Amino acid sequence: MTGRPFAPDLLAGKRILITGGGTGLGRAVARHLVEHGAQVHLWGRRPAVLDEAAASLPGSVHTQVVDVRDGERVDEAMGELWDEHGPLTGVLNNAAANFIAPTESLSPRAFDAVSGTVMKGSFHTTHGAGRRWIAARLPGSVVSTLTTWVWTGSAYVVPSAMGKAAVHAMTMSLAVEWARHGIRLNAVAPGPIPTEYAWQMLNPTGKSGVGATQADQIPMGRMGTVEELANLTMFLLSDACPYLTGQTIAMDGGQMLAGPGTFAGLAEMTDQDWADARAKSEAATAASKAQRGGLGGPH
Ligand SMILES: CCC/C=C/C(=O)SCCNC(=O)CCNC(=O)[C@H](O)C(C)(C)COP(=O)([O-])OP(=O)([O-])OC[C@H]1O[C@@H](n2cnc3c(N)ncnc32)[C@H](O)[C@@H]1OP(=O)([O-])[O-]
Ligand SMILES: NC(=O)C1=CN([C@@H]2O[C@H](COP(=O)(O)OP(=O)(O)OC[C@H]3O[C@@H](n4cnc5c(N)ncnc54)[C@H](OP(=O)(O)O)[C@@H]3O)[C@@H](O)[C@H]2O)C=CC1
Repeated sequence: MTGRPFAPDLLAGKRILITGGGTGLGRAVARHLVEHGAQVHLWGRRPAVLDEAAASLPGSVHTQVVDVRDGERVDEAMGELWDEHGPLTGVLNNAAANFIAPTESLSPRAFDAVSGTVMKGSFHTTHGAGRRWIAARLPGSVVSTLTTWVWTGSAYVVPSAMGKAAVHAMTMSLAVEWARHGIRLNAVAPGPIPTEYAWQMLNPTGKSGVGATQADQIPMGRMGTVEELANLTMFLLSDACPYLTGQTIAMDGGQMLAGPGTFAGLAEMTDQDWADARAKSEAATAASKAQRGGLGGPH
């Protein structure tokens, strides 16, 4: 459906780090980056998962075991990467933790596990690459994978919504601060794209299937696809539009805008339902006109 809109050399010469690149969306996007000419580096906490992901990808893919919450380890790993392979051209802040829970049940460690991975992890990684780009007078591009909760918030995933909102703020702030260094920051906010771990965390039981992980309330009537996310991410990491910075782009089939406070649910109405509705409202208008004594109507 989406096809392959970009030339196979779109990302030739690019060296891109994907945090959390061993599974799910990160791993799937990594394949597209490699297939479009990029050198890809994957970070995550599980060596076997990273090795398996790297082996499954075409081309040479480098992996490092890094907990992105650990700022010192992030900087050390970034230094190793640059010394052994050369400067990055882009970073994809994709690593995240999340689970559904009543907020009052969360311990301090539970809050840190989720918000720290998203907020601190994205900061440490962006900072590690950014300060090296500035020192070397090199341009760079940072893309963070967020959620539409940065605009709406979300019940039952509060540490995630808070962490993602912080990275949204980082994206806008550093886009301005680092523009003079040729460093761009953008973000994507996908709607649901089912992945194994995320669905275990966010839709683990028969009773947990609500809006955020369902297609039925999405105006386009379906989940997103990895190809769509990869195409948007590649566009942002490429040189296609260097003037674009500081933006978080929702890619959700209209899900966020079809909230229960809107008339989005009227998509269910049939032609007959619409005819009935029109007849009712026209009758109400006719009654109103009869009381106006000739006033009103178009001028
Ligand atoms: C629409 C889709 C949008 C998708 C968005 C996404 O981001 S999807 C991305 C989805 N991908 C991922 O999430 C991938 C990464 N996820 C992970 O690594 C784990 O799932 C993690 C998030 C639990 C962190 O693991 P870790 O090894 O770093 O830490 P740990 O095991 O030591 O736990 C820390 C604390 O959390 C507590 N706690 C745990 N579970 C629950 C719960 N259900 N309820 C309440 N609390 C819970 C646990 O008890 C402990 O607190 P305590 O008792 O010590 O005070
Ligand atoms: N799937 C979806 O529908 C949506 C996903 N997103 C976002 O997309 C991104 C990918 O999600 P998805 O692929 O579904 O989920 P996954 O759970 O598959 O991916 C999360 C990745 O992050 C890694 N990770 C977690 N904690 C750390 C850490 N402390 N340090 C380094 N790596 C870490 C995990 O590997 P390991 O545990 O080995 O470290 C894993 O590879 C996330 O940012 C998520 O919020 C946004 C909207 C919708």
